[in-house]
Amino acid sequence: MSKLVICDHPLIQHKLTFIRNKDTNTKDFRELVDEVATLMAYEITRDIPLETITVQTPVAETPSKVVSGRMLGLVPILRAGLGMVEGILKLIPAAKVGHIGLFRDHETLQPTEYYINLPTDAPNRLLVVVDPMLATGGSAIAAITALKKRDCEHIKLMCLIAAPEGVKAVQEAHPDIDIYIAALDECLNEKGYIVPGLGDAGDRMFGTN
Ligand SMILES: O=P(O)(O)OC[C@H]1O[C@H](OP(=O)(O)OP(=O)(O)O)[C@H](O)[C@@H]1O
Ligand SMILES: O=c1cc[nH]c(=O)[nH]1
Ligand SMILES: [Mg+2]
Repeated sequence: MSKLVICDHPLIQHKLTFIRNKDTNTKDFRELVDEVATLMAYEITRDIPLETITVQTPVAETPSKVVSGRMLGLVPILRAGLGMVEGILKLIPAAKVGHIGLFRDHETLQPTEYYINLPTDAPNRLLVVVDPMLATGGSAIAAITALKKRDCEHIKLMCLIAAPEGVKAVQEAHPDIDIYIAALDECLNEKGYIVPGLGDAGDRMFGTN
């Protein structure tokens, strides 16, 4: 079974409080999501491999570690996932970025795919699917399925807020995928929104409604 990692560093919890607040404006919402994505990037990269090289300091030659192995790819789920990309790229500037466009039908809550564009070497990369919200799990499951269909095997999922229903659904559909979240909320309401959540992430990020 995959890991569920809750990234509850005090700074992340603090920023999440302002992200949740309905009175936080679009500009601040965007900046806070960007900052939390940077902080979470620290956690999603905790287990990436290192190799030892030799470095000459001004004082002595010494063995020292550098990142090695599989390169990273970020795959935001449009639209709201876009808001997490820059924050991660600040720490991992060499990552490539693919995009998956999905929208959730307001009645059925089923995701519809409308766009996909991945780096040609995506199957060789560790892909991190990013989306602020994991509600029913339908969108994340569809995104991961779309990646697996294109021969991508090394995938993690990173979300800000998850409902228990969404975590369970992803774990059942894709038991090989580790999930990283900043908060595990209470439940979904009758409209499929996360409670207490933050409302509609895409609308809050881009000022639409
Ligand atoms: O887990 P689920 O039940 O699938 O819900 C989560 C999805 O809903 C939101 O996107 P939305 O469909 O609102 O699209 P948008 O980002 O374009 O607003 C969110 O950003 C996720 O992609
Ligand atoms: O609470 C929710 C659930 C799905 N999508 C959102 O943007 N918010
Ligand atoms: Mg939306």
